Amino acid sequence: MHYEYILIRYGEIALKGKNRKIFTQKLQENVQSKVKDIPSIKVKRQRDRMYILLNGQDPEPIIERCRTIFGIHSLSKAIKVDNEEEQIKKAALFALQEAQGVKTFKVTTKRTDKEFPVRSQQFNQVLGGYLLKNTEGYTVDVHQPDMELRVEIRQDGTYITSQKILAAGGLPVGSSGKTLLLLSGGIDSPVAGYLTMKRGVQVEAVHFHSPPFTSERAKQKVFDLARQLTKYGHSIRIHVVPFTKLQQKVHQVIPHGYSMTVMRRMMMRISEQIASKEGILSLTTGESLGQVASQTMESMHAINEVTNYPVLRPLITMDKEDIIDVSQKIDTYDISIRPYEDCCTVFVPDAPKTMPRKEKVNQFEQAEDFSDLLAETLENVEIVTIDSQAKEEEFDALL
Ligand SMILES: Nc1ncnc2c1ncn2[C@@H]1O[C@H](COP(=O)(O)OP(=O)(O)OP(=O)(O)O)[C@@H](O)[C@H]1O
Repeated sequence: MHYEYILIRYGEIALKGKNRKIFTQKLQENVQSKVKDIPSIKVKRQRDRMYILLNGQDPEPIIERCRTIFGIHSLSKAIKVDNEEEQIKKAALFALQEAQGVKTFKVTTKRTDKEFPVRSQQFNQVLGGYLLKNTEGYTVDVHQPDMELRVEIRQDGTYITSQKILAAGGLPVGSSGKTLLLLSGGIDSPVAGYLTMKRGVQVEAVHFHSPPFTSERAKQKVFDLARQLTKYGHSIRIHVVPFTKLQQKVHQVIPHGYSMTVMRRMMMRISEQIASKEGILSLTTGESLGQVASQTMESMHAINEVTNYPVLRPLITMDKEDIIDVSQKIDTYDISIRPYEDCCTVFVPDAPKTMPRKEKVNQFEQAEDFSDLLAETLENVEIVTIDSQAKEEEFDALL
């Protein structure tokens, strides 16, 4: 006997009422794309759950991959048999003995096929008794069992499932539209991307770099961060913006206390243009209140002035330690702390204004003409696609 299915349970999607179909369709696409290199397996969607038909494939590595798909609450290996007592007993015995580290168990039967002659509660006892009689070293624990053996007797057959393996939760990526993530090489913006994806938003990224002040390795770091994020969704397109000329001009003509604010406003203007061209309806940053100079209320007010797009700031109220915890959990932390310079750190003034006045920023900007440089910068944006299936060497080849 062997497991033929992986059962996928929906998380929050189950609550989404009339829109449920949109969410489950998206989830099915995302699961299919995650396993597309294993053509023999099939992904089947039902109203309240999804199955992966294994067709002889080992379930463990597939479960491991699917755990990072948003919209999945939990996964279990499953065996399907006819609604027939002997077959169910044999399958349950296999499931119990196959599970690792299990000493105590509990049987939970759910009978939706009312033609099956034994009631759920009664069947728990029948099956529990059978398992105890045919094994050694196991006991039943109805309160805190090592394993809850679920038996679902449905019209289309009986499913016996192994332990529940918790997955990423959230909503399927792509079910809540798209955002343009301002992705630096720091700790915060990848976490912002991850949290936005968790709410079902598909992410494209924009990265500003300033060669030769920032190196190819700094750019590689951003590609590596994006690749890490693809684990939770689709491939990610990165719009790489050559920012050197604009930054140099800002540095030359804007009083230093204000150059950081103006630089951020330039980033917003460029990001908005890219989003508009790509049909993306929002921007996302890794800002959180009170961390550094550009992240005060006054600063955000001044920076936000140049865009009408919603700017999502998923980290806005988070403490730095909590942000670091998430970045460690999603394996972006070690990449983020690689010591390569970012365009903002290269040109950062000694004492940026923590409370920039909007009127002053406008006055300084209006005294100069940035339009040609902005247009030139936009013309030279390069798009790099970080594919979720790509191998390490393929990334190196991108550089
Ligand atoms: N070079 C860059 N390219 C793209 N976005 C950037 C860049 N630098 C900064 N940003 C965006 O501006 C936000 C604020 O940047 P800042 O350097 O003030 O903060 P941070 O807390 O160090 O953020 P991070 O850790 O994400 O770099 C970043 O989270 C990111 O969204």
